[in-house]
Amino acid sequence: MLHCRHPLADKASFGFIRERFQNCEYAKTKLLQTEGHGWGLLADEDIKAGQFIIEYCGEVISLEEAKHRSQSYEAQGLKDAYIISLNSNYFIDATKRGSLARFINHSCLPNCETRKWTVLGETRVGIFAKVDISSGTELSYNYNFEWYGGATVCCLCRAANCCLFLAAKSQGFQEYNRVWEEGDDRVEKVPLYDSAKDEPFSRIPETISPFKFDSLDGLATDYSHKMEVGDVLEWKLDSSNTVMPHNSAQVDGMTMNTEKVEVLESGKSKEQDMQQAVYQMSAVLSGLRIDSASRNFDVGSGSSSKKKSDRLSKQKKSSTGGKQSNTKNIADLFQSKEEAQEDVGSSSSSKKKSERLPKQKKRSSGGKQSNTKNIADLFPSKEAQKEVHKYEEIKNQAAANLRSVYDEIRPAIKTHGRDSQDCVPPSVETKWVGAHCAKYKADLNFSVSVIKNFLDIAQKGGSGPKASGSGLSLKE
Ligand SMILES: C[S@@+](CC[C@H](N)C(=O)[O-])C[C@H]1O[C@@H](n2cnc3c(N)ncnc32)[C@H](O)[C@@H]1O
Repeated sequence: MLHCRHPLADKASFGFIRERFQNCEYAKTKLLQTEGHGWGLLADEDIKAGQFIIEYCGEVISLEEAKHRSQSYEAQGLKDAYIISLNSNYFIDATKRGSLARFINHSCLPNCETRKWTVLGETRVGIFAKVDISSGTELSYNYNFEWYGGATVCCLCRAANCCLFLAAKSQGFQEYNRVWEEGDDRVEKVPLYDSAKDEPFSRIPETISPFKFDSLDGLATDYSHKMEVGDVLEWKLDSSNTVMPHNSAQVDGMTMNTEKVEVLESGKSKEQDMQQAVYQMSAVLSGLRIDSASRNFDVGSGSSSKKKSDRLSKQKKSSTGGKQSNTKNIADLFQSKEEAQEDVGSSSSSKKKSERLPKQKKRSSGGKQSNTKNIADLFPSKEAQKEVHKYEEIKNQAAANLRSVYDEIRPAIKTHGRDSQDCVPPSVETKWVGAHCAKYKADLNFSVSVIKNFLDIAQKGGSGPKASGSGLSLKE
């Protein structure tokens, strides 16, 4: 197996990173208001793979306190979870106070990762770039931690390998969760992280934009602090460079400076949208990591533990509202200039906003988003379009079906814990496994269809998607 030496394993960089932790020297980032999952954090400069971006700051609390707080936050109706593990005994709670890292959203195909560092005897959590990240790209990491608090949330990351729900603890966490120390000899002994294994297309620039999920509206978390895109948000910065969210309690006696941060539109330039499309397409072509989804949703993976049951029984049910899921529609990524102009014309909002938010306006003004454009439209031939479209529909339907089966077993999960097999009637379990298989099959068929049609184009050397330096690019 190919093992890539992780950039952080280079001892020479230890001192440098330690200093950055100590001096709060972070990469330039900006807040953005996503559609569907609250705030997110964008790179505001180009960031190199392996670069330390920002520390995950917050209150360090014990395991017991973490449990207590998460229950209390949930009782208060806080849907977003900000508690991450520092080690098995301690946690960082960034709910009320924390650095901007608290706004980094989860992705199943992340461009960042968390790494633990021991800086002057203290364990600290840093967010590091996994790949080169261009300015304007949303930062994300795979949460992968034991989830404390927060409702079960449908994942909106739209990665091809998406696990569909947050709060799914994956094996990866153990691997990422190493403590690094300055000059630490153990570094040499730690098995090196094989990034190629996880991300076969990691060299393709990753741009993850937030998307609107019309069909998932009922599933998404509620955000009490929702603002209009384009609004200006006021953040209070204290002297230690931490932020206080406007919906959190203010700490007494703290000197606050106020800084204005412009809320950005989710999609970037058309070029970046294209880049996103290429990335998504590449992820599709790379093959779906269906094994991870399987791991997270298998009902029969062991007996229920009381601990888990207790925790899970407190999770709030998120309503599906019977809406059809359309989780992987890449249609939004492709929009001609004409359409963009049309959007601006049809928008009732200010011209300035419209210019900045052509896609946004289309969605909000037009109610339900039309589903006429999708990945199929990338193909020049009508036949290919028809075929890919057909498989995408089947795939979406299978995902919707899986969600609705999940709703059926949710009461059992709430009562007995997510890993309990015994409590689910065999008929439901069979249905669950069946829905999984159907989804895998549909995912696979869709990927095969995309690959097949790409290969057709490549063989014919015709118009349509064509190879370029960074992967695939699309013809105007
Ligand atoms: C650490 S916060 C991230 C910042 C958060 N979006 C905010 O507005 O403050 C984690 C919460 O964000 C939401 N979230 C993060 N990533 C998500 C994703 N991929 N899909 C859906 N919700 C997500 C979930 O509600 C989660 O509990």
